[in-house]
Amino acid sequence: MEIIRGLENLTKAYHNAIITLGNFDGVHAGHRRILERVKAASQSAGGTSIVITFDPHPVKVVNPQKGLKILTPFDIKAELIGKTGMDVLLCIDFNKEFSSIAPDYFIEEILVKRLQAAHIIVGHNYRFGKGKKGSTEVLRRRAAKFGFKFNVVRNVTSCGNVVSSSSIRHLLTRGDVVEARKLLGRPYFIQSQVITGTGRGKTLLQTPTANLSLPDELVPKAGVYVVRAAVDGVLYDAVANIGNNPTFGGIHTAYEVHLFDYDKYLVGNTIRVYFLKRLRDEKTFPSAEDLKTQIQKDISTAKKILAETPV
Ligand SMILES: Cc1cc2nc3c(=O)[nH]c(=O)nc-3n(C[C@H](O)[C@H](O)[C@H](O)COP(=O)(O)O)c2cc1C
Ligand SMILES: Nc1ncnc2c1ncn2[C@@H]1O[C@H](COP(=O)(O)OP(=O)(O)O)[C@@H](O)[C@H]1O
Repeated sequence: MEIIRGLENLTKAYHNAIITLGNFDGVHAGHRRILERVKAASQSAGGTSIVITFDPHPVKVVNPQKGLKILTPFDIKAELIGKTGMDVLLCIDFNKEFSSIAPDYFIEEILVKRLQAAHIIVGHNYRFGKGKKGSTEVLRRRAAKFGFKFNVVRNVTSCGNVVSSSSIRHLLTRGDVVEARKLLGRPYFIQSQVITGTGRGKTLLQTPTANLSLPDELVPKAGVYVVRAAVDGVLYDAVANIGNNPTFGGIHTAYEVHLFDYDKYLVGNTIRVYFLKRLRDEKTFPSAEDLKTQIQKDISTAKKILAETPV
């Protein structure tokens, strides 16, 4: 997949451009249905499949006080979109100036003139442009005027609810990683660098933990989780704890992972942590010994769950 960052780097039009556009945060099951339609259309028309997305997430620019945490920072979003077989990913730098562009101007200047759109496919209820005035109705009318094909893909639902990035954010905030996995069509993961911790894990608890630096993406609700962790492309069964280690009077949130059957130095490595099931809240134990016993129980519960959980 060719990745173009910034409209100024879009220097050519593509043959028979089949385009979709959106934030695609999480690249969830609903997004993937749209991407599959774009791919199918480009294959049958011998065209180029193009995804247009925005970075940073528009809400962060237009409504920064909301403190939105996203599911997929750009590099991860690009990786997941790439896996769906798209030809081109165009990422538009989203800023105040871009946010004030009227939908009609965007359609005519970018989609029609610069990209020479042959076919545009978006999801149900898609809205874009200044004041979110751009809609599927607007696109349909402009399709007739400018002569491009236009299709709307119906929503993917899960148990009757529309799959959306915000519903997944809600589930993760509640710690419901099992339901989030259904909506995403993949386990939710975070990724960041291993930093040094207090050194207590290995010595006092006999459970070394790789401490992660604060990830850019949304971190599920604090607690103990069954996870898998990828290091250098190898996947390990593991447990994670998100919390401030109250047993030791901690005040800062730590993001820690203990990998099973692993004993190498991890500081400086990038780890990707896939959340599979939440086991419990973090608790204050009367002693380190009590916490150590509980962690051993967590590990044996996790092993049973992992044995039944597909990769
Ligand atoms: C599976 C697991 C469960 C944990 N549960 C708790 C807990 O309930 N309460 C708590 O205070 N700390 C808990 N911890 C965190 C430990 O306090 C922490 O790993 C320890 O302080 C080591 O920190 P370090 O990596 O900075 O050395 C847990 C850690 C793991 C791996
Ligand atoms: N199985 C493992 N899971 C996680 N980290 C491990 C493991 N084996 C070794 N390590 C290493 O041990 C370190 C964790 O030990 P710990 O005493 O908890 O120290 P720290 O507080 O510095 O993270 C990690 O940073 C990592 O480099």
